[in-house]
Amino acid sequence: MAINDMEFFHQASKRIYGNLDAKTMLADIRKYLENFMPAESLDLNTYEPENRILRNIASASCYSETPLRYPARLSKEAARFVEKGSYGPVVSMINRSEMQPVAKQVELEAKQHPLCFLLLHLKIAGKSFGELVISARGRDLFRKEHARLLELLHDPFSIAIANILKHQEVLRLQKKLSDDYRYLASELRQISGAEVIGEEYGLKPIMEMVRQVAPLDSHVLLLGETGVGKEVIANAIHYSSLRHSGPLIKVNCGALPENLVDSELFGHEKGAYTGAGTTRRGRFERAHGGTIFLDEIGDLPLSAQTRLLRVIQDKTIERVGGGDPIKVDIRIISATHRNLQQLVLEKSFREDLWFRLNVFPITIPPLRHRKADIPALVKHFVQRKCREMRIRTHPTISSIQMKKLIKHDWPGNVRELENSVERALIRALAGTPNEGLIFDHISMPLSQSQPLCPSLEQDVPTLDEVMRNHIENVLLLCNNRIDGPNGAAGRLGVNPSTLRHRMRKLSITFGKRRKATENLACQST
Ligand SMILES: Nc1ncnc2c1ncn2[C@@H]1O[C@H](COP(=O)(O)OP(=O)(O)OP(=O)(O)O)[C@@H](O)[C@H]1O
Repeated sequence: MAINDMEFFHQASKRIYGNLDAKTMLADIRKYLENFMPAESLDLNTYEPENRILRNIASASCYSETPLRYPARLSKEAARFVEKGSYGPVVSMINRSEMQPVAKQVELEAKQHPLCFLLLHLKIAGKSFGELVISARGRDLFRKEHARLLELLHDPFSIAIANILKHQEVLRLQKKLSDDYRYLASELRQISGAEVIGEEYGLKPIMEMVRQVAPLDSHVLLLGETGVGKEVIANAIHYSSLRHSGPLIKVNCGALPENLVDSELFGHEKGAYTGAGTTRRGRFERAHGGTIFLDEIGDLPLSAQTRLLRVIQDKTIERVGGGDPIKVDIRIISATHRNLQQLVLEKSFREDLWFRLNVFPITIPPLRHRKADIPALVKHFVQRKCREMRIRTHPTISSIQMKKLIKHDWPGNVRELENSVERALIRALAGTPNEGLIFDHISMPLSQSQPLCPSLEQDVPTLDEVMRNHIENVLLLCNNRIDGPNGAAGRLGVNPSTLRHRMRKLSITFGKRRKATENLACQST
């Protein structure tokens, strides 16, 4: 075909740049090149010098498949040839494969005799990264004119193929990331407790509501005392909803420092404030396509409540320091152990936000009202803790011990039960083998922990002893938390620093030291 160089370059470039998929691009350009040279097959290869591997990235052929078979590894002689750059500067013509060690090895592997090759060495900024191989069956098929035409296409081929390789790498990383995401999400699901114990008994009506609301996009408000399992129910709603393969982002509104609430929830742009060195997505943006679980919603500051209301109304967020609204598709599940209506009356919670969140309220009953669940929960926690603590033989629980658990009032609900099982297991580890779990240490309900009117015959505890005991019981109830809305200081109606000061005076340990002392105490009793 007679054609001028300009037209040839233009038509070929259109085909080379026209596709991000290497195979389709090679097929397209091969058909065009066939008009000018014997381009029976096109192969795109990269070379890895560290292990002498010539790797085929894509091929296109006029036969059902390319006749070339690439060696897993180049022979030392062939590798030396490639590394020394003996292929020539831009295009190499090999009409007699026996003259060139790489071609000889490829031809041998292909079991095709004879073959001719035209090689285009791909380079960007002087750095070579691979080659395009045009091959045909026969001898002495390629001429100088073919090499000249192919040389014209060096830059389009190098640029397009470098982009294709980068694109393939991005796709590979994307696949790996979504693979990792799926794996981590399922791990997280197991850790955060996908299993809801009590579905058949105490939580039956709750699970019925979960089944009703899960497939819809309605916002859900979970109510109930601390430790009843609000997060477990939030998990159940998300994982049985249509959004189950999307993210489930959890936020403890009570634990967010007030000056960072907006940035944590809505993200920030680079330079939005001192210390905002990079752009960061907030939790709402991360929850796009999934669910956001706003725990302790009653503790959200009023300014953040206003922004949250806007997210619900407009379904968009604005990063701190950024002007453009970003669309988000999220379902909100919020939870609180506090009386939100009371907070509305006290003006510390926005009434309009309460209406928005309270679309489908679910109140989870405390454990003392669903004692039938206790045996199954205990069994579940024994299995979970044994797995975590790598205890092979699961200890037994006598019916006396189980009755004791059922009789207990469980002010700290399921979390308190879980902690009691853990303590009993730690004690069992230190005790006589096969003794079974003993629950002597479950905290008494606060009302029973100290007799209010001691009789004359009784030893009267000192004021310090009563105080010490009371503080310890409240700490137990609050999971050793001092600060915050669920903390012991709040429950006792004192300032956290006052409580710490008092604890120091009464020699009550706190923080990590307290946990360690408790474990030791459990083991030695
Ligand atoms: N029905 C249940 N089945 C299995 N585990 C449960 C159940 N309910 C609660 N738990 C476990 O008890 C612990 C406390 O539950 P969770 O954190 O869901 O309570 P919560 O009501 O969200 O507490 P808080 O009010 O402090 O946020 C968790 O370890 C959870 O896995």
